[in-house]
Amino acid sequence: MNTFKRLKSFYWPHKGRFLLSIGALLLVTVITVIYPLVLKLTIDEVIGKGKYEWVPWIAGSFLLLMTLKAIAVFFHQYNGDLFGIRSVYELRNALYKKLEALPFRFYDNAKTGDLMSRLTADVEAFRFFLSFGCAQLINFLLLLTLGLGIMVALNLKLAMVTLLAMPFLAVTVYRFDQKVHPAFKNIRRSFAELTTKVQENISGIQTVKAMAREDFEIGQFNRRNEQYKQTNVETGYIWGTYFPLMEWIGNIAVVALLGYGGWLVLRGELLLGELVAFFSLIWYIIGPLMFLGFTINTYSQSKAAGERLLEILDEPVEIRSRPNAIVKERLKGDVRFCHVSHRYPGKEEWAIRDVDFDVPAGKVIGLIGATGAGKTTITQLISRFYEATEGEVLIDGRKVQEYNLRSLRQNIGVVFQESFLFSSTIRDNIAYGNAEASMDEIREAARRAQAHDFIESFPRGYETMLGERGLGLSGGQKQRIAIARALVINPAILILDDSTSAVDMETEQKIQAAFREVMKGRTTFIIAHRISSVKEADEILVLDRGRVTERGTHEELLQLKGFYRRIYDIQFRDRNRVPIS
Ligand SMILES: Nc1ncnc2c1ncn2[C@@H]1O[C@H](COP(=O)(O)OP(=O)(O)OP(=O)(O)O)[C@@H](O)[C@H]1O
Repeated sequence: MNTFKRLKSFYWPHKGRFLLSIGALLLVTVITVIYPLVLKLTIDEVIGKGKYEWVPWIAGSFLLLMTLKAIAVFFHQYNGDLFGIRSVYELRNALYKKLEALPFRFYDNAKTGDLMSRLTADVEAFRFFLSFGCAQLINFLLLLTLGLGIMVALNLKLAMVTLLAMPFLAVTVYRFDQKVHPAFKNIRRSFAELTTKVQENISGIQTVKAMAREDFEIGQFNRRNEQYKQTNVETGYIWGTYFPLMEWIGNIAVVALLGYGGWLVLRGELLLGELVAFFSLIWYIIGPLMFLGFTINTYSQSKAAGERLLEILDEPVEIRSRPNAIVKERLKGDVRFCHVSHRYPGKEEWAIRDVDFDVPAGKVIGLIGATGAGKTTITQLISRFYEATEGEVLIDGRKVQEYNLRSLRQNIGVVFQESFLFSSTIRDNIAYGNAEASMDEIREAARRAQAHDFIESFPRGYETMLGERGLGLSGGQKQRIAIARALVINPAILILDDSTSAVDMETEQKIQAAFREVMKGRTTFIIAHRISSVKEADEILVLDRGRVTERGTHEELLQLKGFYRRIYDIQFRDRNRVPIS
């Protein structure tokens, strides 16, 4: 129950709808059990005693009751639906808000398919119980109490004989539930495996095709599809076996009712109408009892779903703005690292160790080093994507934690190693960080990123729709759009993480030239593997396994004759060998 208690804030504000729905359900149930009594009245009084003048009254009242029932059913269903829909509307919003707030650390271990299924299937399972399952349970209890009450009131002995079969039915329902519950679980699991496979395959379709593994993937999908089919067949068998069995047991109760009841009627101890009323009432108990397992299942499913949703809602957001955090429209861009070390959560080794540097505003700093040396980590600490484990990162003399997170990040333009483009127009993608950017500003940013010309060459220009992940563009084109996107926010600090790695050398040179202009007045961090990308930086830091091993200008580093020099020689030699177009 704890799960429901903890999610109360989402559904309790809509309790009015729930109470209306249950109130209407109570009316529906009362009218339902009155129906056999009307039959009894008609048979015993009208037919039995010849009171035919009652017929119009009974018919009229019956019609009125049924009209009332139809209206009550509408209120019950509509309000029940509204209760569930409105509750999960808030829940879905809260979950999405939480997902947006969660730090990189959370996404390092999260699986897209799993998060998607929580936001869709789990939310739906929760809604289904709120809208339907809960009312069904109450309905069962109401029908059982009222139905039994009337049966006992009509004839205690017959009620007891009729109910003799009920324990057998209850045991069968229990066994059915024991079997069908894991079967449903299997269906959900194999369906999740099936969809994860599809999702992964679509994301990695280029690799699949490049490696000519289509047949292998089709085989894997077939296996999962087969598994899904099999679990469905097994579940179908369980339903197919148990439902006739439950109905058969129910019919035994009916046979006992008719046998013993008929005998009582013959002996004059029971009126014929009472027997007919019993006959109707018994199905009001057997029907919901047969579905009790299913209804209870909706409860356990929604409870499990609620737990999975709470896992997201309870996830700590360790990186957030402090109260009274500084909101700065425009930062100067002084960046200082004071003996900063960082270790990623769950990792033993340090990603960076004792990194100490000072970049005055407007300067350009190059970060170079082998893969995994810690270059990206340094820039991620500036944007506060992660919190430094030791030491302090300062911007304009204040710790990054003192700034409002939004205003901090709006001052930093980042071009990631792999740029993600949304399935929207090129214009929207460039303006993503600054929704108020004018078309002129967008064009200007694209021009500076050397993207304007190729964008204009598309028939629809800036209005060209991009496919998911920017499909339809070359790697270099994607990166240049990402650079334009970083520029359009006019950042005080610009971080270019290997952002020219996907472009040819000529374009790189063009971008570099453009960069010289866009870097003016901004502190720029350039992460690169090519010396040519960093050689004009005011200071270059050479990283090796998390530590800064060399630092200085290009000329100074060449003099050191260390790692930088070696890289330079290799790249310089290559340049001489490979003609540049
Ligand atoms: N999100 C993460 N979770 C755990 N460990 C990480 C994470 N990101 C990086 N690391 C580890 O931290 C170390 C430094 O990684 P970082 O990405 O900063 O290197 P890099 O110099 O930018 O490499 P590259 O040139 O390949 O991009 C590596 O050992 C890497 O495995």
